[in-house]
Amino acid sequence: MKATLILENGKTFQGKAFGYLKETVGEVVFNTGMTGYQEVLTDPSYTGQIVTMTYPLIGNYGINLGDRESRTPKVKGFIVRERAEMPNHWRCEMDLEGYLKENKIMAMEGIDTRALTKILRNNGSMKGIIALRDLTPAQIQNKFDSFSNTNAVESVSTKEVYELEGKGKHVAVLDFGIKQNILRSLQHKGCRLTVFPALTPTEEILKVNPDGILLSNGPGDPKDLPQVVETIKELLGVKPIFGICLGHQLLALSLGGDTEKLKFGHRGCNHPVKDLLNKRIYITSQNHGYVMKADQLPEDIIITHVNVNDQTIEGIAHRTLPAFSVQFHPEAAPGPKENDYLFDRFMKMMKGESLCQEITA
Ligand SMILES: NC(=O)CC[C@H](N)C(=O)O
Repeated sequence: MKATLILENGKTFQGKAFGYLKETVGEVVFNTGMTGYQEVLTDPSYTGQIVTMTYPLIGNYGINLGDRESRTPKVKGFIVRERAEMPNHWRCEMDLEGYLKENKIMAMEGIDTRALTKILRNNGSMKGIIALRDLTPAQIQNKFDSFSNTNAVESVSTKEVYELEGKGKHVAVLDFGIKQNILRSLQHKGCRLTVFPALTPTEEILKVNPDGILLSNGPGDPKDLPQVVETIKELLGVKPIFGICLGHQLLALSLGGDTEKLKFGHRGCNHPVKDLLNKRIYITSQNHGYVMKADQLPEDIIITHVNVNDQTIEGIAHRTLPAFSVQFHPEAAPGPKENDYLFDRFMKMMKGESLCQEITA
């Protein structure tokens, strides 16, 4: 069946529909990973977004449910140059098309994804519709106008508090749409976890007397969560805090910093970042459209990481309080595992060691 991608700037692409055949609207963004499409599809931070992969052949190792980052795919739509019809991998349980169909995700193949990515790079991320029939200009405008992603975090955060076993430090996790591998990474360090819904008040979190707080990744604009910013302000200095991606942006706002939207974001598992504390470059996994503003840096904040491609802020730490965060994904999934050392930093912080020595060294 024919499908048309209609972009907000009026450009259209004709291709073939696959997956679940139902018109969809979302923010169109591109991901530069050559692999990792299962993790991308199920990362809750993509809620509300239609993702196009820049790598041209997608689906060649199929789907294995063990690699999901949440129970179901969260993307609003998926666009590929070429879909592999005969996947082959020893862990493969089903093909991409079957998986998308089962989970009601509309997808499209056969378009020039390089041309699409160039449009997004030059004009910035924009809304798009994957349509299965002709739409009038008024219908198109109406669909764009009625699309909103402001309640994304609430839709993907856990509804109930739950615990995960561990013999070591007890971490209170604020779930804004957490990727499973953040939980697994903390459990590998021996942590016991209590996972809270995004809007849990401070007293409830402190009631379990955690050794530290993890602020998770999640979808949307950090400024849509002023309540959470207030909660983090109350937790600052009371417990060690580690923020990842949306968690980093929320920590930045709590510390008096500001955030802004990037033109086309950073998405992929091949983004170079420099750690300014140990002077090393790491290849990181990223998925974000917003970033902390460099020109309004609060005095007591130090920049710990920068993006090597565009020099944007990728990590911060408080000079005296036990709180730090990174804009990228140290848990990878998908991507290189070399950033696991940041979980070790958090472990050290929970043992009472200060990052300050590393900062002033
Ligand atoms: N992965 C994330 O946590 C994304 C954070 C935020 N939604 C952004 O796009 O910048």
